[in-house]
Amino acid sequence: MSFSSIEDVRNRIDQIDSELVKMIAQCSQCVKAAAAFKSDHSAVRAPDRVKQVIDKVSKQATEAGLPTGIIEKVCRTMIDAFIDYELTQHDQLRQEKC
Ligand SMILES: C=C(O[C@@H]1C=C(C(=O)O)C=C[C@H]1O)C(=O)O
Repeated sequence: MSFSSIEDVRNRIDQIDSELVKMIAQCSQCVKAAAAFKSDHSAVRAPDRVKQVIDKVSKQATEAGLPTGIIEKVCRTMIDAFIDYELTQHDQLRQEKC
């Protein structure tokens, strides 16, 4: 990638951010759907699945030339936020069933 100014760089970052927002919104819809298939909070947290995801994206990051520390931080932050969201969704679904 080559840029001729900081504005150029920031414009590209803004475009990528906006793509990320759309993808994260799609992911949140999947997380919401996942809540319906889980029996309790421990199933929502799914630590084994979290480990699988982190391992997989770390491998992909290495292949893409991205330091694994960066992807691990980003992914863990995103998953933590999704778990909070999924717990809320899960509680809501349980309440609706009562
Ligand atoms: C969406 C799920 O639930 C949670 C969210 C995950 C994610 O954002 O990747 C992974 C595991 C769970 O903590 C799932 O179990 O797949």
